[in-house]
Amino acid sequence: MSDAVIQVKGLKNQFGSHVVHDNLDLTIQRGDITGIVGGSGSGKSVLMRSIIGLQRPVAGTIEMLGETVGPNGIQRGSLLSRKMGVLFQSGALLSSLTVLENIAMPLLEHTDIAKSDALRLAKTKLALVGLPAHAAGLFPSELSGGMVKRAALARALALEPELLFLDEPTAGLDPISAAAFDDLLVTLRNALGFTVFLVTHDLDTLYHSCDRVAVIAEKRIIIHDTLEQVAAFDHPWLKDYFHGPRGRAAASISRQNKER
Ligand SMILES: Nc1ncnc2c1ncn2[C@@H]1O[C@H](COP(=O)(O)OP(=O)(O)OP(=O)(O)O)[C@@H](O)[C@H]1O
Repeated sequence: MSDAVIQVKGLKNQFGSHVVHDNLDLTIQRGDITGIVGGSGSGKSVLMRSIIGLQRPVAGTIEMLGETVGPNGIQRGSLLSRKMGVLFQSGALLSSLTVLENIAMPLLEHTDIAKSDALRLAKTKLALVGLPAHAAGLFPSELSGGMVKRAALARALALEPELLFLDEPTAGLDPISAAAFDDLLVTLRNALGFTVFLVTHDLDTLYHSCDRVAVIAEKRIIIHDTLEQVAAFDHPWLKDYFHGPRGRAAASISRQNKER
């Protein structure tokens, strides 16, 4: 049965005379990991920012978990804001706080919980994302790139969201850390059942983690389907993307993993 958790209709975004999205439609189903792909500057991040209420569209409607995202975005502390977790590309951890304090921050901001309880809960999230206990007391500058992403993921999961938004989570990671992050995401989604909106350039992530892929080109979503259907879709950008050397390598690795 269809259970749409995000519905974008007729979206238009424009900066000055530069139209980024025009009449863009997208529906995301509950529980799916949906990869959002498209050329550089095609508007993947602007789409994510529109849905989470950080970018006011020129036209169109956005519904998340049955609620309309209005022109003033999503208010901090609102029920809707508590139902979504966001991992920005940089990780965006506060450098003056320890890892544990960073993870506890959403709990302290959005709930009345005591600090000691928030820190205790934060410790469970730290373990959930596979960070060692000693990472709790480290500052972001003391972490590797992979650890920053895991800490940011733990913070995004602090309020046990229904919807998780990730902007290029594997960018800047070495292939082994990136594969480990992809694994972690699928494991957590399977265990916790959240829905994932994942902006990515990473073909390995698409093959490994995504149930469906939505492609932005010509200012709209040109196809939103399974990876197989998207890879076979007749569009010049998709042909280059999936059938260039990197695309062929990712497809081959995926086939080998499935045969094992
Ligand atoms: N605040 C802004 N002001 C003006 N232009 C903007 C703003 N934010 C984004 N843009 C423009 O909108 C377009 C889409 O940007 P966006 O960051 O969404 O692209 P993207 O698909 O995520 O690209 P990349 O893959 O390179 O990260 C770009 O041309 C960008 O310059």
